[in-house]
Amino acid sequence: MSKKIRVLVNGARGRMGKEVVKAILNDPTLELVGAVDPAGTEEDAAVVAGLPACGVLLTGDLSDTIEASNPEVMVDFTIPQSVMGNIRIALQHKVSPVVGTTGLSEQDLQEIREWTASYETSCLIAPNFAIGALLMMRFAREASRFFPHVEIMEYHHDQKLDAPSGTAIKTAEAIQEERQKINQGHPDEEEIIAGSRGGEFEGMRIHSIRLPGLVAHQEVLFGGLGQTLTIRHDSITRESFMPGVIEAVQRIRSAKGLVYGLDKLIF
Ligand SMILES: NC(=O)c1ccc[n+]([C@@H]2O[C@H](COP(=O)([O-])OP(=O)(O)OC[C@H]3O[C@@H](n4cnc5c(N)ncnc54)[C@H](O)[C@@H]3O)[C@@H](O)[C@H]2O)c1
Ligand SMILES: O=C(O)C1=N[C@H](C(=O)O)CCC1
Repeated sequence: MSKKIRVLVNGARGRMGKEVVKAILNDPTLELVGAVDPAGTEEDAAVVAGLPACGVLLTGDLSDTIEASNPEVMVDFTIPQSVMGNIRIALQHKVSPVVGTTGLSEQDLQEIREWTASYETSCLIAPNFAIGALLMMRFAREASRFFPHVEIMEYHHDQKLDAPSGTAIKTAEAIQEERQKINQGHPDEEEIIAGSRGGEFEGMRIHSIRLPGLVAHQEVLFGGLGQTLTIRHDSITRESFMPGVIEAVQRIRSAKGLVYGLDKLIF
């Protein structure tokens, strides 16, 4: 059997981090070598994730942990405020980041692109790792050629820090590449309550719903003459993201520069 890929999980105490720790420990091609989360250290990462101990203790400092554990890939599910610093530290150490953390701007992506070139190390930024969500984005892009009137509704749990979701932004970008640009709704429409028509992206509207009980869901609604078309994806549990995360960890070292979107690695 070929050598296992050495992986560090950043944000290992979080909802996604714990799922990633489990997925790595259950995959015969990967080895968990580090687990970082400043929210609490010293405990075994597998125990925190609900499995028997694996011998990797949670630590609080990313740089020190990379130097001590020598990973090839860092999986990052942390917070928008820390993710740029984490990516830079990983790239400086020639560790490839596989990043699920959302809230990055176009300017951030440009900066990461430059870092990947300077440090000659690849990096994946993937706003959604669920294969069904990638297909939803692809189908939405295709539909927008025929239905240019479109609105995006994204639904997430109420602990989410960023709005709109990274997936909604990526969907809007994909649609914008394909559809003819139009301004939607009545030209004289007025918002009686500010924000009622949602966020605006290239003439499209994005609506963000936050409720307990939700995980991650999105509908792309198209309207045409006498008809509507709805494309919907639901992540019902966070396990839905794991096959995509594992594929990404296995493939990122063979990629070049910044890869934005898991579809670019696997389709
Ligand atoms: N791309 C996807 O498919 C996908 C799927 C789910 C969530 N997300 C994104 O992943 C991120 C995490 O989501 P979550 O639900 O797990 O959040 P969470 O709040 O449960 O977990 C975040 C964890 O990061 C830790 N953290 C904070 N600062 C850190 C730092 N500087 N270094 C290391 N760890 C740090 C926190 O202590 C916490 O344990 C969010 O941005 C979310 O939007 C993306
Ligand atoms: O739980 C979250 O937060 C998620 N965020 C992603 C986004 O912003 O698109 C998608 C998956 C879940």
